[in-house]
Amino acid sequence: MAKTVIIGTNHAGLAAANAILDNSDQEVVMIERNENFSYLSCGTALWVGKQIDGVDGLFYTNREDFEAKGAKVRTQTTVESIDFDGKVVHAITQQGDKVEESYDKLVLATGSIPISPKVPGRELENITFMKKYEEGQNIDQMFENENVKNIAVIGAGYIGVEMAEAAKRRNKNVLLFDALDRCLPNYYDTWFTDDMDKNLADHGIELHYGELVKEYKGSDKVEQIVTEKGEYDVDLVINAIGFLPNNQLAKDHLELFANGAYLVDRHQQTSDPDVYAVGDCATVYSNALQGTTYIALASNALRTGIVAGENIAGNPVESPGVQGSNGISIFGHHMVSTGYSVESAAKFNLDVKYTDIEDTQKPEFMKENDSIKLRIVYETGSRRIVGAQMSSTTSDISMAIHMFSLAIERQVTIDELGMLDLFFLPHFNQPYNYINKAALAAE
Ligand SMILES: Cc1cc2nc3c(=O)[nH]c(=O)nc-3n(C[C@H](O)[C@H](O)[C@H](O)COP(=O)(O)OP(=O)(O)OC[C@H]3O[C@@H](n4cnc5c(N)ncnc54)[C@H](O)[C@@H]3O)c2cc1C
Ligand SMILES: NC(=O)c1ccc[n+]([C@@H]2O[C@H](COP(=O)([O-])OP(=O)(O)OC[C@H]3O[C@@H](n4cnc5c(N)ncnc54)[C@H](O)[C@@H]3O)[C@@H](O)[C@H]2O)c1
Repeated sequence: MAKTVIIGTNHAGLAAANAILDNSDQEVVMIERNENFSYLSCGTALWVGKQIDGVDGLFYTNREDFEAKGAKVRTQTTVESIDFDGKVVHAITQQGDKVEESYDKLVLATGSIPISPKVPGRELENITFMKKYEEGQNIDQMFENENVKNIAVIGAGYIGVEMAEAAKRRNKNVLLFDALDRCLPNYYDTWFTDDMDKNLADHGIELHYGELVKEYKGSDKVEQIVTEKGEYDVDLVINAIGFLPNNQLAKDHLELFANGAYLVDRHQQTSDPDVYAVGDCATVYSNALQGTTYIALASNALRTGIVAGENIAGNPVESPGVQGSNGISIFGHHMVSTGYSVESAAKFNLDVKYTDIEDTQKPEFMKENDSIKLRIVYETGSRRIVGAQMSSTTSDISMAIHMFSLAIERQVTIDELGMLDLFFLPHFNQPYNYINKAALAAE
């Protein structure tokens, strides 16, 4: 019987395991360093910001679910090295016992590692990342402590903005830093981030943009952070300046992308045909870019896991690629985006134009009505849609961004979108939907 070993059993590894176990009778061995399975870090800010009742719902499966399907599950076991010629994985248990597993196919699902700012004082206590469940527990306890008053969040990307909101909801003084001059610069244009920055400031979050941390000061615990512009008293620092792929185990054996991610094809196969890579440790194919890139998202982890699992199970499945669709909701202000913003398109050398609309979602006579901002980004020559960004106080916009994701995948042009049949009912829409209106107004 063919045997597959999966290293890392968070979202990507679990999806791969399910796909193999559900579609074949292969032997599957799952190896995971942590004790827990399937921690949805996406819900951390909701948990530590006390918007949900506790952490329990953030785990969606457990080892028993996989053992019931016939998998051998090794938790609290760390893979130390892989013999790619002999096809053997070498691991060590928390008790120090050496473990070996041979394989026919190997799935690398080792995820990502938060980037560590290389500044003096980084070894001080009360400086943390926010990725693992244990880090969430630690932050939750720190928020509970009344002596912990001043929180510095470094990086105003997705994690940073969500953690800043969570800390504010726990009545802390929050200082949010970013190297660039605004929040969420990787996902949205200024037209959107200006509103989010106002929202953050209106809720009492101190914004320190374009301000790099140079040093952490303190005796045992961090007490101050020093930037180019000043010195601030802090009791807790949360570092959130991005992820790097965790390529430790195979970086000397496999072909890598520019940032070190395992380079995979549309079947999630690496440069070694018996080794697949999925989730945050691997590249993705971007339909907007029409090329390979790196986008660390749970949604990508799940889909890439399924693709690898199906292929290993014997069903040749090709990934349709991704758009990097994402969303954020802070103090009731929702923003969603897919593909590239105008700014990020420029970084990837895509020549684009855009069309904007600011409108109410429903006809003016409707009582409950939210205003919506939409920007559609399209390629100058081909006119295919390569991105969209939306913001509103209604979560309905999340459904609209899914349509833009499909439009990018299917290479729909801005002109085709103008005449797209979008229904009208006052409860939902205006007679001319804002999407049609924006597309028809395109240059
Ligand atoms: C706070 C936070 C909020 C987020 N919110 C969202 C969101 O709202 N939406 C979204 O799409 N994405 C979100 N993300 C990103 C998302 O969590 C990641 O993209 C996703 O976790 C990637 O899944 P993965 O399985 O590839 O990797 P990981 O989750 O990194 O899991 C990798 C696993 O491999 C194990 N492992 C690594 N090395 C070894 C080894 N040598 N031996 C054994 N085991 C090993 C690790 O212990 C880990 O369990 C968020 C991330 C964070 C931190
Ligand atoms: N809602 C969601 O979909 C969601 C939520 C959380 C995390 N995630 C994903 O998890 C991954 C990691 O999130 P993240 O927030 O760490 O990364 P990010 O890329 O979203 O943001 C990192 C931020 O740090 C800033 N930065 C970089 N170096 C800096 C420095 N030295 N000093 C100050 N600022 C610096 C960048 O300008 C950027 O704004 C991303 O792929 C993200 O998309 C997604």
